[in-house]
Amino acid sequence: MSETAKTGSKNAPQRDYRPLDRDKLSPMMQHYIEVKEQYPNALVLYRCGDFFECFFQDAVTISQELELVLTSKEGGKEIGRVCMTGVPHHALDRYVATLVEKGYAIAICDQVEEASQAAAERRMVERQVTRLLTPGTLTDDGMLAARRNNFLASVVVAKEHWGLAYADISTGEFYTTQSQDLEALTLELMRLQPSEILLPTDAPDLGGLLRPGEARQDLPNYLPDCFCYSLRPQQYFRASEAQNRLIETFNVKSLEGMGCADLTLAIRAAGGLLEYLEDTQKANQVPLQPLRTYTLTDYLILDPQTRRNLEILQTVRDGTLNGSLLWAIDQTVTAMGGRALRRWLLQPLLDIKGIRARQDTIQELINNAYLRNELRQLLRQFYDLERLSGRVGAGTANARDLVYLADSLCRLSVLSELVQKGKSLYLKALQKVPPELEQLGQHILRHLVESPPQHLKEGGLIRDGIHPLLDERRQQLELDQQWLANLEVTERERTGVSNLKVGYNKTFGYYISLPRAKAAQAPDNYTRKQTLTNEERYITSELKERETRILTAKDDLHQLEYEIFSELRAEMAEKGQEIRQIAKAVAAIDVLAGLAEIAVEQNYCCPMMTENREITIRDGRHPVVEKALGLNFFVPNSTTLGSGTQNNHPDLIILTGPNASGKSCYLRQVGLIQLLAQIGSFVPAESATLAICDRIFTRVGAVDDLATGQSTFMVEMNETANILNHATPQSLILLDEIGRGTATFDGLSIAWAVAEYLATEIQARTIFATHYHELNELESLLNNVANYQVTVKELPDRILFLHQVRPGGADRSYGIEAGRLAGLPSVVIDRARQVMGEIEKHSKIAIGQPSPKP
Ligand SMILES: Nc1ncnc2c1ncn2[C@@H]1O[C@H](COP(=O)(O)OP(=O)(O)OP(=O)(O)O)[C@@H](O)[C@H]1O
Repeated sequence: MSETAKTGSKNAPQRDYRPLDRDKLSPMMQHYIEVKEQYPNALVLYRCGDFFECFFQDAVTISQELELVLTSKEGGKEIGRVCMTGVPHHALDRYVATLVEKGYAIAICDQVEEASQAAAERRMVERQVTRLLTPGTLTDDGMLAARRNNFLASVVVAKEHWGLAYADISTGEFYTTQSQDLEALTLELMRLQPSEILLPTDAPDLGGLLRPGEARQDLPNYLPDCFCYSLRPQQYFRASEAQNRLIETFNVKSLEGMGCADLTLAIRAAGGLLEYLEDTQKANQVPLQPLRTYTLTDYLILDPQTRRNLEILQTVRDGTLNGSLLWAIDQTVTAMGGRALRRWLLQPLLDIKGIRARQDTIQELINNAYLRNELRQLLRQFYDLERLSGRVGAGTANARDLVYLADSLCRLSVLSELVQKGKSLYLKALQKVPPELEQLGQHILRHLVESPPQHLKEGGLIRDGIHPLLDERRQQLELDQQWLANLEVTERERTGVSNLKVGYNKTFGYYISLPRAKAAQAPDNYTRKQTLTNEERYITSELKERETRILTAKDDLHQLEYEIFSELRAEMAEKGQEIRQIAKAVAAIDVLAGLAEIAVEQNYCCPMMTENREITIRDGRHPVVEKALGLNFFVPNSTTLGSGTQNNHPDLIILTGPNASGKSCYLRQVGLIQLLAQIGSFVPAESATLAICDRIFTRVGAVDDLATGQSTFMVEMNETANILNHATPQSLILLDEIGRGTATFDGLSIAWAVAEYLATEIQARTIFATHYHELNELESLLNNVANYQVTVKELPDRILFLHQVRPGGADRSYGIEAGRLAGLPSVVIDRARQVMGEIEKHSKIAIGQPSPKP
């Protein structure tokens, strides 16, 4: 790269729209264009010396996206300079990671031979595309977040039916499902947050990548445009082709065993995904685990706004982990455990047996503090088995990866020994680890040095005493090097020149140097090679012979070491399936030991799970607020919901209380306790009996959805409609204000009708927080409604928040009081009180039961 390219030139072209005569381009530019034609939808980064460069429009795009200097390079004698930008080769991963995160595909066109070789033969150095990186197909550690999955998804839709497959190629997980409601597809995609979604299409720009936010007309509205889509030809998603590809890949006779034999759309999606991997991964095989079929009804459904409102993975305020549920309960000590906890939180269970199995393990780990502590201590020493074995299988693991993986495999027997007396399911799963995994680990550690270099072809990987041929060659090399090292001493003695030196330079290798004044003392077998001002340099035939031997021996040695390493890697790759299976069990025990730890630390209880509708929480707490406030500062509150026969055990709670008294906090606390219980965790409460919920719905203070141009009120109404249309008696609904974004009477009327509908028609378990005290009247009209309030104490100069939820409705609002405390002028406050008195005098609302339908 020229100096200007690195530092930038003031005259660099900003845009270049000249039609180019291809034949007039320099040979390198012609090759670049050829590569670009093969990957029209990727940005091509082309290796030139120590830089990866790109030209023409790609250069403009990259310079803008990475804020790099756009400069120029000679495109050919008659062409002149063309746009160029570049990044240093050692920093490639960092730049590529940023581009991929922005939704670009990148083709890396690297040099595949030594530049010196090409130079010697006076030809252009050979280059090839060695990697095609897209957002969903990353495996390099530096480009992935350790504690979250990187999913590639594939979607096939036929009318209302759809098939979805997704894989994390860094860990090998591969799943598929089929269902029929397109809204459910949107929800599933929102849960997975895939980095890239493959979409079969007839659109003309096949192979194109739609970057997040690129609103496209041909993207149906059930596919959220916050994701990155790869447009793929329909043919790869044909049923027969997809089925064959799956059968071949997993070497099975039928798809029966994978549970998807009859799910054509699921198969088509999965087959299309496999084809994409073949296309993008080139020589690197992606070792996926056998495809697993799941059904959406296996899990509690959380829609995106509920995930957001309950702040499960990130806070609403600033989108950070800090302050989320995950932040409050994550005590995992491995990256695998971290990813698993995240998945569990997004896929709470419906199956009581599954939940109890997790609870039993947590209970056992709570009872046995020694086991818990030892286990967590040991788990800390485990590397990321899933991702390491993924790289081993793909053939991209280096020697260090192999050492880490082997090191972890060797710890498996200690782990299994430790959990030998365990009685619960998840501990039992680790009692029998395949002995051959540990043997393999030891075999690898016996061969590889303790901390091998990153480069694989520069030697230094394999220990001595392992491979006779390697040892023999090393010894020979050492002898030659020793001879060389002694040469200075022997030649000084032989010539009598005490300042004779042996040196090395790139042009003619090893030489013997004498001061010019002593040149006459050079023996006969010295051949003069170079004359400098003060010295003469010589070679001897023996020196040259040894030198050639040393150099070839080094090359041979490096090659042999690489071959031994590749064999070890292949041996490890063969055990990929077993490693990943054990990795899963390790990840699960890490999550459960972490949940046991938090249960002890924060004094959680084991909820009793039932199949009826009862939700009884005694002295429940909000897991995040309690952690932020510190133990004992949080005021616990109880909840009873779900038996519609008496008022003290209602289906619907109307919750009133002044601003900032703790209504939202209480609402979320109930949602989070239910969610934690359904991932199998203990919960922050004195005791709890919780019936399984099929869905948790939340509606919490709306924000204007400026992106879609919807007003606060419309967002609120859409969300409410969604709840009323999908909730069942098995659902838990948490409503924080409805109808505030419109005129008071409109709002009140809608809130009333919604509450009534939920209590009478759906009979879902609901907590409805509101400032409309009029809703308290519902309690006397419907026997499954109860009023609760968050209490405050009025002091002369302020309101004291007690944060206690007690039966009964708040008899008055404290809005005007809040205004006074906020410093509204006293004239305004006095007038407000007057107005309120008048309104209360004139509007006695008596709504009563709904009138019968005409
Ligand atoms: N049970 C509790 N124990 C201790 N502190 C609490 C409790 N509940 C709420 N708080 C504190 O009170 C603050 C206000 O609570 P919250 O936001 O739930 O009030 P709110 O009644 O929903 O207010 P608004 O009606 O204005 O939305 C919380 O940030 C929290 O710090």
